[in-house]
Amino acid sequence: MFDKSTWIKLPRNVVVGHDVLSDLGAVVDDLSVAGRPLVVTSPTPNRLVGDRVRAQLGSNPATVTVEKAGFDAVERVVEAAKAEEATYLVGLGGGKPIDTAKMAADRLGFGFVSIPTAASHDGIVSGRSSIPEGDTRHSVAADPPLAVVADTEVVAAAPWELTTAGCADIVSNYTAVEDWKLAYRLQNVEYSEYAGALSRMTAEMLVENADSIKQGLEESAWVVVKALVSSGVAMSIAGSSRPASGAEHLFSHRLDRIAPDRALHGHQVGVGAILVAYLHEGEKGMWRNIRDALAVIGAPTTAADLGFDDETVIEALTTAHRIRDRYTILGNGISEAAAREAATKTGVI
Ligand SMILES: NC(=O)C1=CN([C@@H]2O[C@H](COP(=O)(O)OP(=O)(O)OC[C@H]3O[C@@H](n4cnc5c(N)ncnc54)[C@H](OP(=O)(O)O)[C@@H]3O)[C@@H](O)[C@H]2O)C=CC1
Ligand SMILES: O=C(CO)COP(=O)(O)O
Ligand SMILES: [Zn+2]
Repeated sequence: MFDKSTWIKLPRNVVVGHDVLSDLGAVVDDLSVAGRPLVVTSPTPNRLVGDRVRAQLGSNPATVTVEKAGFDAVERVVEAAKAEEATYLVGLGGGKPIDTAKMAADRLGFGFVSIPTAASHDGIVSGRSSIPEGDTRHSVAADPPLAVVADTEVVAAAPWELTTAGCADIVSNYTAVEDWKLAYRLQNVEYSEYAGALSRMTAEMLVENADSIKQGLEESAWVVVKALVSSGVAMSIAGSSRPASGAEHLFSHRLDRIAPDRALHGHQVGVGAILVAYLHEGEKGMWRNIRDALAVIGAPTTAADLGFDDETVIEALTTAHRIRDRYTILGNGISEAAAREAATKTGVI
């Protein structure tokens, strides 16, 4: 029997650029996925580019529209795929339809093609699927897309906050890697130098070039999508979300439990990264660079920016370690006083 946990699974074709939606038919032909697609999308992406996508796929493919993320939607896609005798899935939109398609494809044993219309987080390319269920929000392993087709004209026209969320998800790789190295040193957790270095470099490049990432610039959408691809590859090399998810993600998952959908995933992990960088390195550390980069891009840097009150941030930071079995700087939990000091010193509260 194979031990698939040691396999590095990557997308085969990653096509990013202006008007690449027009290449979708050729990209799919190149994959040799014979048969019928089923398009999984959500209302806005479907309205914006659904017809263009279906026209490229031929044979008038059926479409499932997902309004709310959850396993009900995954089940609906699985049933529709069987009824339509589909042989592969196409996820079109933001994280909600793409992760629904990714999870449904995993259940069906199908391949899927990811067509992001927003650069909101690295799930649009990764081998991780995050479907909200009860209190659980963190990702689980699922095969990555066979291909990613990201049209930068479409992504650049999406609401700017989705792009700033994607930037913040990348910036948070900095603290994720610090946490991963800490877990390696203290808990003998398996660490990949390649995945760690790739993830950290991706975060550093974004922090260093933050002032060139601007609303309305297609070039900026291109930079962010490439960084999300790089982060997804780091997770594929690691075989886990460790390179891109540390304590700042635990903090965000905790906020999601307290108030689902109040703020975007990337924005929450960005603020989490400011706090966690402070916890790692103290006052003189990287937290200022992280905060400044987020501020330049226009991503939230405070509890108020996220729409949370100060006490909720303290509660999330002091209870985040309970989210999952993943060792981070939060260890077995930090005290309320330590959380308050980090949040106050960094200006998060
Ligand atoms: N795999 C992973 O690692 C991760 C996965 N996730 C998952 O991703 C989801 C969140 O991702 P997110 O992208 O924010 O969610 P959505 O797919 O819900 O997209 C966010 C919003 O943007 C809209 N939208 C998408 N593209 C465009 C566009 N081009 N122009 C205008 N509006 C657009 C959507 O419209 P509409 O309302 O019509 O859909 C939606 O209102 C969650 O379901 C979460 O579970 C989150 C983090 C990590
Ligand atoms: O969002 C992710 C990486 O950016 C995935 O992380 P989780 O495994 O914590 O959900
Ligand atoms: Zn993330």
